[in-house]
Amino acid sequence: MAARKEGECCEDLRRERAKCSFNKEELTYLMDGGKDKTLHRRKIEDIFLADPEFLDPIRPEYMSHEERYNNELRKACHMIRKFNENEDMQQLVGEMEGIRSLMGSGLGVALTKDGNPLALHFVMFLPAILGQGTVEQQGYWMSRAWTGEIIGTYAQTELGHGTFLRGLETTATYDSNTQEFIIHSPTITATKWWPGGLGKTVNYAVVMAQLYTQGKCHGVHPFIVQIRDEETHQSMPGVTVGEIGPRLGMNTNDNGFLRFNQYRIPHTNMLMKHSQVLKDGTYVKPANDKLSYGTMVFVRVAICFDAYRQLQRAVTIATRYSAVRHQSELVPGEPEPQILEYQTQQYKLLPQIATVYGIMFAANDVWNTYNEVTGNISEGNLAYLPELHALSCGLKALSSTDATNGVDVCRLACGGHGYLATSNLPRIYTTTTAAITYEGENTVMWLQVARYLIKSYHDAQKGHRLQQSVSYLTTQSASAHATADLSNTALVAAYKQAVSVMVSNAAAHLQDHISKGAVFEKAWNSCSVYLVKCAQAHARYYTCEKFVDGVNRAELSEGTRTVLLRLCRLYLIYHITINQGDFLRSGALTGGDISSLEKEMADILAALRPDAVSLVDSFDIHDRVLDSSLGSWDGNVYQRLYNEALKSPMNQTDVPQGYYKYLRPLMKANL
Ligand SMILES: CCCCCCCCCCCCCCCCCCCCCC(=O)SCCNC(=O)CCNC(=O)[C@H](O)C(C)(C)COP(=O)(O)OP(=O)(O)OC[C@H]1O[C@@H](n2cnc3c(N)ncnc32)[C@H](O)[C@@H]1OP(=O)(O)O
Ligand SMILES: Cc1cc2nc3c(=O)[nH]c(=O)nc-3n(C[C@H](O)[C@H](O)[C@H](O)COP(=O)(O)OP(=O)(O)OC[C@H]3O[C@@H](n4cnc5c(N)ncnc54)[C@H](O)[C@@H]3O)c2cc1C
Repeated sequence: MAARKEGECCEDLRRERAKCSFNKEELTYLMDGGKDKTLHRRKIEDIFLADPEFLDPIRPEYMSHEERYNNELRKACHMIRKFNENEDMQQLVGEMEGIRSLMGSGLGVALTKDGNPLALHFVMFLPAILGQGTVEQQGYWMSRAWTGEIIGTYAQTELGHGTFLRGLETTATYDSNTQEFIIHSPTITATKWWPGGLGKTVNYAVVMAQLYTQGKCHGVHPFIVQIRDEETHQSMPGVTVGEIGPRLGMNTNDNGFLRFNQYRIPHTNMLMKHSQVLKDGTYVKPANDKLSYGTMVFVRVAICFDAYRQLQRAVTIATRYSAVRHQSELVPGEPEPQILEYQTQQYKLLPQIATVYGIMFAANDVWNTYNEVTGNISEGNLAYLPELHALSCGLKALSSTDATNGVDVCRLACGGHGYLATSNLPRIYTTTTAAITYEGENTVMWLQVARYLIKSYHDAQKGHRLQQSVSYLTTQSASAHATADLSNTALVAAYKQAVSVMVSNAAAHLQDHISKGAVFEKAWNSCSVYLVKCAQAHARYYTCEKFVDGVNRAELSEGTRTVLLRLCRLYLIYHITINQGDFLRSGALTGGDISSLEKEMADILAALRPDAVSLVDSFDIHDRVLDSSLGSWDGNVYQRLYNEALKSPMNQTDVPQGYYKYLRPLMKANL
């Protein structure tokens, strides 16, 4: 692939690449999950990127809201057709997981830039049918949805409630006479609001509604609801649907609103894998009433993968640019250095590269846990569901926050040019930050993790055995760190000790409030800032542990392992130094330890500096996927910036219309 070939680049990047101390391909294979997968990915990228149908006539930023939507919809539909029509492609991509990674954050973002109108169909509608439908329902709906005969979304959030699902107001009332559910939006705040693709694209939705049968409410349940006519695409009688208007980013996702007026759907349209309404209206309870939240758990895990891939793109752009950009003087009289020579610039970028790996190893682990736990659930074992919920909430919150902050650091690291749309950093940012809000706002996610930590802590106090990810809460050790051991194992132990002490402090604070007469929920709210910190420290510990395990287990040559170990070490130390209060207060580390680690971090930055460009090269991101004037393989930054500016529609004429209409009358007013 042209964009990946050695040699075709500017002198700065050529010299950077010549310094590489490790085997880049090995890291690429590690990230893809094996050499075969890398080769498959590249082949698919070649096929898709060679197709002119995926080119934009002009930059989407110059299009109107509706033109942008139509442009992305055209490409999204072509993507699906190409996939369905091409048997080789299907073999290459594999089944469901394949199309998701194909259309997801890598190649998918290159093809549909500011939100894919069909994304929710693949990310949530199909998974909801699979996770919530009976075998018969899966058979019927999947066969129609998989080919794109019907297109759906996941309609849960309402104008009045996103976080608090028990507060949703849309009702689904069973009428045993006609064997139908009546879907209704009783108030303005019951209006479904936000679902991706809902505005103009989809004709079906999984609607989450309060189930009423035999006069009783049984809480939120999923229903397949037809929104638009399959022939005319007009909204169904009793359904009001539209688009919610421009957003910070992801503007071609056509997020929508939806209202129902006593709209009837057949009995068979309730997704009944976990709970059922019998034809006579009898309600059959699920094994656990949170099983209807299962689709969200799946997407929270998927978001972790998306988060690190977005960060990969941003840090590739910023690192290559930092090797090409020369500014100021390091030593008076000497030529202006590459900005990557500044230690502060290395401190901005190298931790982001490390973060990509930290999230990746942790996300792989949570994905394995997800598959194991959902396998257990289908065999009736729900014991590990709470742990999976806590892990997926914690890692979703950590990965989306780290990636968002990291992308912004990368933008800032590019100075003024990072603010340009053609750097692609603004779009990467607006896409990444959305994940802080969707699929469970992060503060709310942290509080779910904290709830699990406090519960586990109390279980430990009672002598119960804890699940693996929190087993460290059984070993209370507030004693000062005695040895000078600062190995990776010792640092992970220090993380555990810091969280352990924080959780026990939080439990004591809670108890204190309760002893003074507060009810538990009020006490919880009074401690919630600290509880969020506990949850964040726990998710960080978990990520550090998975990073260390991941590097130890990876099959790598010595040079490659050395560079990955440096990144791992940087990650461990970086987060200790920025949260040093937690380590000092818990006695997990001493001031002397932290001073040693700070010195070591400076050495690691210097040691990683020569490999910086090669490290981002090993992410193996095609130029079209990067879509950046600053980050291309060849480093031809200035010419690209200039060429892109020339493409502005405003530069197609010398004197703009606005001059004659507004400026000239002002400027000539006194003549
Ligand atoms: C062309 C093809 C293209 C294809 C592209 C393909 C790409 C593919 C690539 C992939 C890229 C991806 C991204 C890109 C796409 C963007 C998509 C954007 C999607 C955005 C979608 C959304 O945005 S969709 C709405 C999400 N909206 C929430 O996310 C609400 C949060 N709000 C709650 O989730 C609940 O409201 C909340 C707080 C838990 C409290 O729920 P609650 O009040 O009922 O419960 P309580 O707090 O009382 O808790 C009572 C007990 O339940 C326990 N528990 C609670 N939940 C549990 C659970 N799930 N499992 C087990 N246990 C659970 C808890 O731990 C307690 O346990 P205990 O009692 O033992 O302590
Ligand atoms: C780009 C995008 C795409 C989306 N796609 C979909 C979709 O496809 N389908 C869908 O159904 N929804 C979708 N959503 C909606 C999304 O899931 C919700 O916006 C999200 O769950 C947050 O809910 P909310 O907007 O009601 O925020 P709120 O809950 O009102 O949050 C506002 C503030 O209150 C705080 N807060 C709320 N509750 C608590 C609490 N218990 N404790 C402490 N603080 C609290 C939050 O931390 C936050 O700071 C999307 C949203 C976005 C931005």
